[in-house]
Amino acid sequence: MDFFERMKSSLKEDYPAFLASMDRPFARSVRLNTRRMDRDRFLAESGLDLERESPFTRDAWIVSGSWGLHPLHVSGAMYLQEPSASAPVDILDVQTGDRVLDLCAAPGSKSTQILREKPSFLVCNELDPKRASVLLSNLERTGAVDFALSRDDACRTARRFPGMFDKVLVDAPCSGEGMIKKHDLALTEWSEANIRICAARQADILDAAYEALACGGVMVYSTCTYAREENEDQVRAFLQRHPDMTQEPIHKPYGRPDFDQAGGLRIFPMDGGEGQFAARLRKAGDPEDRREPSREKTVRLTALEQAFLQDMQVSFPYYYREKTRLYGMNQPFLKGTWKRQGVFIGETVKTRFEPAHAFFMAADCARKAELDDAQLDAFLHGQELAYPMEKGYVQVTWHGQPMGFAKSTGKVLKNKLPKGLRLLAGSHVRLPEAGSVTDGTVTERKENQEA
Ligand SMILES: C[S@@+](CC[C@H](N)C(=O)[O-])C[C@H]1O[C@@H](n2cnc3c(N)ncnc32)[C@H](O)[C@@H]1O
Repeated sequence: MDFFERMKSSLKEDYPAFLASMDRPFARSVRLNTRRMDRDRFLAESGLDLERESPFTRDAWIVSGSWGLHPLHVSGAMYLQEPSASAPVDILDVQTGDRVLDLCAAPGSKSTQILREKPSFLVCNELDPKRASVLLSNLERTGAVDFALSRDDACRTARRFPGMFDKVLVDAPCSGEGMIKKHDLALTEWSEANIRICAARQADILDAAYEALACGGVMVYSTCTYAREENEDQVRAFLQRHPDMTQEPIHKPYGRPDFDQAGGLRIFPMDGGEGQFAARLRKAGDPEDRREPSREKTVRLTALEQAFLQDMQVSFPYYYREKTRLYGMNQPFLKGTWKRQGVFIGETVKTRFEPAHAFFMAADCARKAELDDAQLDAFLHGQELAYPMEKGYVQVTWHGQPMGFAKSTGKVLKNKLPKGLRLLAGSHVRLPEAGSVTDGTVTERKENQEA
């Protein structure tokens, strides 16, 4: 059977509506990072044409057009996301203080959504090196502090932490049928053989995720594909392999719960998203039996590091040093090898301490340079700014939102925005009062990828 025949047999009377949805543009939403900005202020100041509230998670709105160069996106106060892609984290229902594992995490739409819910700690993982770098960039942009990022196979990462996580998200690599529009490349690459390959890989990842889940913990398995082999059939086979796991009903004001009486929730394009499947699974046992990972002892700061942090009036309860690089977190650092753990504060180079962009995106520094719209545009293009103020490193802000950092000479701000994050000549941030949406102008920024 081809893709359309399979959809027809699965959707029956809903098939014409599905077919009609394939001619419509992709649905989009913006999700507010409520750790950066509160809802009332966002609604008053964003200047965005928000069509309506998203049904799939709190503090998110359906939008049209591309919003990647809005300053609130650049500052990490909001995140662009396919609307129904926010449902799996909503269903995971992360509570303040939970320890969470996100096993297939790039580019980070769900990791950043998880961090919004104030878990005690997030371990996220991604196999693909380029995608892991995009994920890190998105985490830094949104000011993530208490996280560890591993660039590895999901199975290996999960098996490093047996029985340690309250919540596990497996947003699995899948055949991606939800991304198919009628005439695009994804359709030409579609095959039943690929569905079978994806299903086998997902089963391996699920079995490893099971090991990382604490007793009494909850796992959400999600895909953005329609194939039953990767969704309901996958969950059924998993439950047979793991009799101490039960599937929990999903009661949400969106999607199709208990699709085909199989327990999981489906969201089709006719339901307001591009396509999601999610199943909520709980492990039997007492949460008190959650196991603890091995942690590093905090390191003592050098005089140079201490002087910098005092100057910024920022401190972290825990520090970790890797050669000359200093990191900070609110939690003791996990042992092991990571692509990144905690906030990269900066690096000692000979007799100087050179601070990092990530630090200024995560911390609330004592010395700030607040920019107006024109100054922000110049800053994001890597320009120096005439700006008389006290000498030293400064956090650069716009409407109070962190945008990066600079070094003040007393008269001029020397631009310290990393080159990879600068805008190309000819592209500009879309300031709210400018009216309509951007056209998705090409920039050098690497982290602007939706999921
Ligand atoms: C559906 S995407 C994840 C989207 C992400 N959760 C988000 O919301 O932004 C699946 C991801 O799994 C990654 N992946 C594929 N095989 C993997 C493996 N064996 N281990 C870990 N990640 C893998 C892919 O590179 C891809 O980035």
